[in-house]
Amino acid sequence: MTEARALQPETHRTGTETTISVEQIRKRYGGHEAVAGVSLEVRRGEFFGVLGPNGAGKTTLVEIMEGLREADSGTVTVLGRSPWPRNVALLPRIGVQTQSSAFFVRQTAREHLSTVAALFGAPKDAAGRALEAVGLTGKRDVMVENLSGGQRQRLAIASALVHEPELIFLDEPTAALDPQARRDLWEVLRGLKRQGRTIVYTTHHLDEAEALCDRVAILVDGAVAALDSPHSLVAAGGAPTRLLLPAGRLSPEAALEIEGVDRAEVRGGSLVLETRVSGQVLTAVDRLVGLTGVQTRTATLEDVYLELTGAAAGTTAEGTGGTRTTDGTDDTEQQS
Ligand SMILES: Nc1ncnc2c1ncn2[C@@H]1O[C@H](COP(=O)(O)OP(=O)(O)OP(=O)(O)O)[C@@H](O)[C@H]1O
Repeated sequence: MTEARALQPETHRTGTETTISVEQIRKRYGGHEAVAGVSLEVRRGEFFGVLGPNGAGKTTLVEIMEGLREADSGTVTVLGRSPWPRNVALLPRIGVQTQSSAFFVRQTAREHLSTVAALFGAPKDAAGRALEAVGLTGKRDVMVENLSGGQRQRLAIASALVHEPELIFLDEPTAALDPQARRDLWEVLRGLKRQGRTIVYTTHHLDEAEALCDRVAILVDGAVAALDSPHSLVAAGGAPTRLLLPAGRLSPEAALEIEGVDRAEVRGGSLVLETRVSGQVLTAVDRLVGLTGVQTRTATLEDVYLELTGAAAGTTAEGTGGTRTTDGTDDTEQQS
């Protein structure tokens, strides 16, 4: 992968300088308030995630930042300027990938990117660099309409990067990608951050947001329900640690007798214990039945998210969390 041109050295780290400022933004569609008084700041060089359930107002909010929609009230400043009405001075400085990115028809991937690059006055080699950045070099001569959904999504991202903007908006950039392509794209996105670019992105992949974002805003019903680093949100969330024992080793009733076990139930072949004092409970489990095959799952951003969005009630969360077996092996995916 070629390294795209980095921005000025002082922009390499996340700074305190504000790239986007949103103050008391509201947007109503008919009787429905899609964005209900959102205020936030995105700092220069920051990787900022906008999370929330379907219909929470993420796209509306991000499109207001991009200058694609007008807010009913409130103020937005992007790179020191108002993005609305459409601000041409901002266009070369921002890159936008939307969920319905348009392509030039009857062009190859490379021709499409060259056209976009030309529109922005980008250098001649920009299209090739952007193709390589998203792993599409091998598809450069394929007509856009013959690319797979995931390849088209990567082309849309390349289109947002081709003029090397300092601020990049990505709306669910990994939604249609297979797991390997998703991981490959994480590296592309991390590379953009290393170059000093500011990234605002929406996703429904909580593991991804936790792995990539410096800070996330969780929107619920058009309002910010939480805003902080994933680490701080998880630490403050107080979600329990889950211990998974092979089913049959210990009954739920016996498990509930252990001091510190808040909940015990059999799910999917395991006895799942919830606790806020995992060390103490592990010691007790070890004494009772041993620790062979016991796994611990620590709280994740997904736990925090589910709690905030109200979906946690009555759901099983054994699919979430980093998993660590007690014999020291770790099957948690490396997230940073
Ligand atoms: N142009 C529009 N006209 C009317 N209602 C709209 C329009 N755009 C969005 N909405 C409504 O506003 C609300 C917020 O939509 P928005 O697309 O911003 O949510 P989102 O969080 O991005 O959702 P998703 O995760 O499904 O993409 C939804 O109820 C949606 O139906």
